[in-house]
Amino acid sequence: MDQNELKQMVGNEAVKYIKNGMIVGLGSGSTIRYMVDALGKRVHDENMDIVCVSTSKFTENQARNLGITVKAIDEVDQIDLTIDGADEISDDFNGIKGGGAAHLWEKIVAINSTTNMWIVDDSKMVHQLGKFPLPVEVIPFGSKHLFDKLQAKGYQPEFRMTDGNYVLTDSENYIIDLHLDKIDDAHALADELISMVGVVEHGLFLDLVDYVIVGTPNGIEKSTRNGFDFEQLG
Ligand SMILES: O=C(CO)[C@H](O)[C@H](O)COP(=O)(O)O
Repeated sequence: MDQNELKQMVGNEAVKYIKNGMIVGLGSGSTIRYMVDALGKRVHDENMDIVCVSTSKFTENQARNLGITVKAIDEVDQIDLTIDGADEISDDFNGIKGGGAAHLWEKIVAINSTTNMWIVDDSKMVHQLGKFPLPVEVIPFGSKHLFDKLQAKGYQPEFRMTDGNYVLTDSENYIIDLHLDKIDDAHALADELISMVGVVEHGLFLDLVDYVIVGTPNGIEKSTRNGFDFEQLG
């Protein structure tokens, strides 16, 4: 099975946990594209009554085109279950997100969700975070100075560019990727980054995810943090 087949497999599995009446947070990225496709099919075939909140304009457009009801996050009182992808997940259920430049909205949706589920192929599972460059969303104003400060700390920053232009997030900010190789103390780094003026949000998602579904060539593996139980969801 190739990586896309693994992504599709976990996308199909995750939608089984969505029930009628739920308010569902939709993540972003290629794995989530498969999940939203599968959800659109369920909504159509089963005439499901659900409301979704999206973590990016891309996912919102995809969902609406499939006939899924999408509301703005501030139009709902709470989010029952958010399903998102990840770039790395460590043994202690912490993660790096933002490979698709959506981590600011993803984190806002995640912290307002009763339950968070991540779905990934097995290449994302790591013992220690940091091989994947850590995305930091920054305000464009003064971002060169912020970049210099990150460089002085030895974090090997790189502005995310495409075709010679700065990548803009859905909030019209820039992304600086930090090439750290390994992160020894993720909580300390998260505190340090968020305290820097001009940083809007970083891609460290710590103590946030409850349920993880991993696609492997041998099938699906499920794990939970802090004794959560998939049975409670299904
Ligand atoms: O955090 C994200 C977007 O900001 C994605 O969830 C993450 O990059 C994983 O993407 P993919 O499913 O394409 O591998």
